[in-house]
Amino acid sequence: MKLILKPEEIAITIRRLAHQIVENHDDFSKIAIIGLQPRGIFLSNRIYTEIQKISKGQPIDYGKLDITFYRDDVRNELHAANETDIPFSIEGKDVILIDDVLYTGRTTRAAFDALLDYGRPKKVELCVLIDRRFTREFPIQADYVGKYIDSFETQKVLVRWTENSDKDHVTMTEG
Ligand SMILES: O=P(O)(O)OC[C@H]1O[C@H](OP(=O)(O)OP(=O)(O)O)[C@H](O)[C@@H]1O
Ligand SMILES: O=c1cc[nH]c(=O)[nH]1
Repeated sequence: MKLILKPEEIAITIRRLAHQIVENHDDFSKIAIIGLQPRGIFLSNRIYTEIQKISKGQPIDYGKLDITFYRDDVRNELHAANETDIPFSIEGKDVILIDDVLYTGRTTRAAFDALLDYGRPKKVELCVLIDRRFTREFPIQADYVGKYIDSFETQKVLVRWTENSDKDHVTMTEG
């Protein structure tokens, strides 16, 4: 098992991602942060908290999106659904989707479908902690990336958080 990011690095990376998002979006009333269920939520909670610190109390729309029924393999496999919680309009907003890992791009593709049920955003961006390069199966790229990783298909990136593990860390395993 190889350590990719340790707790201090994850904390610094999350602060950087939050600042990069704010750099591109200075009007907080026009953005919506949306974490992808289930694993993107740990990251989106933290990025949202960091952006709140920068916005100094200005309200920012923050929601959670479940893509289960929009997956392209939903008919072939059983999947447990999670909650979608978007208690605001995304119409005309700049939506920033947040997930922990970008691999084939299929989850992000499903997220576009799921999101559009809630309205027509002005723009959709993607923020991920880990971008596994050269593994894409759809033409999808992230706008904000914590760390790029070159990997083989046989390897797996594991992102763990204090909420579901003993500490925040990212590792890569063989097979
Ligand atoms: O770009 P993709 O290939 O869609 O992979 C990225 C997704 O994989 C992980 O979820 P999960 O382990 O639930 O994904 P999977 O069951 O779709 O492999 C991760 O939390 C991302 O949401
Ligand atoms: O390596 C991977 C690929 C997809 N999703 C993950 O969480 N890790």
